[in-house]
Amino acid sequence: MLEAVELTKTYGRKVALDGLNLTVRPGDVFCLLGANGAGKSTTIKLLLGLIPPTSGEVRINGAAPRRGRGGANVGLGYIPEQVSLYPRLSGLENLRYFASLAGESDLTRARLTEALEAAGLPADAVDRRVSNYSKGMRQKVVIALAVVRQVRGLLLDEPTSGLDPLAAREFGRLLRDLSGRGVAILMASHDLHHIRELATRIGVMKGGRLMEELEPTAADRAGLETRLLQFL
Ligand SMILES: Nc1ncnc2c1ncn2[C@@H]1O[C@H](COP(=O)(O)OP(=O)(O)OP(=O)(O)O)[C@@H](O)[C@H]1O
Repeated sequence: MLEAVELTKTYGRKVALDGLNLTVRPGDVFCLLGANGAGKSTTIKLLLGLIPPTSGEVRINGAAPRRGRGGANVGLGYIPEQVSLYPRLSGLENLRYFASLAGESDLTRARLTEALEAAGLPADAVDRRVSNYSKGMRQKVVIALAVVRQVRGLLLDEPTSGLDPLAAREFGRLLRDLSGRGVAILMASHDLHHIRELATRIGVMKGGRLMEELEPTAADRAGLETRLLQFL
């Protein structure tokens, strides 16, 4: 479970995030939406521990987060808008490298290949250099990393921007799969269609504040895009 408690971040006089209270439970796909500058990326970076809060706190499973070797909070995965991998290494070699950085010790080919295939990477791409991968394929390597690390929480920033509709749908399927296994997912997105399909909860942000929280029922979903547009 991921929690933000009165989480606030200021840069000089600019309030990027203003007293955010938020809980993402195991199995939730919590989608954050809001105009540019609303505070979505700031929320994600604070939860990950990539930037320190000005006040308030982050809790993971009810306790203060533990920091990993790279400084980020332990047990969480991150998928940024642009996934950076080593272009000359294959998908499998990238996965092995990042998994070892994360402290994983079982890095056998069998285990890594299984994770890449679970993430939907075609078997014939596993040993190809990632410089030839599409954005969707690069994301699958990072999803495979989350699978190998058995993360309890996954944070995503605009993951479907630049994905074609089929790749976006497949990406949605992978996220649903992870949430079905009890991963707590928080995703910032402008993609209303994707949000409608995936979100178990929706937060609407404006000016650093969480203005609205919705828990859409199946019946709500048809009119959801129109409703969300009203908030924006
Ligand atoms: N390092 C920084 N220094 C100064 N201001 C910042 C910094 N990072 C973010 N901000 C400001 O904080 C506010 C929230 O930014 P944030 O990136 O969280 O918005 P966002 O909702 O993710 O927007 P987008 O949809 O464009 O990604 C913005 O006004 C932004 O300019």
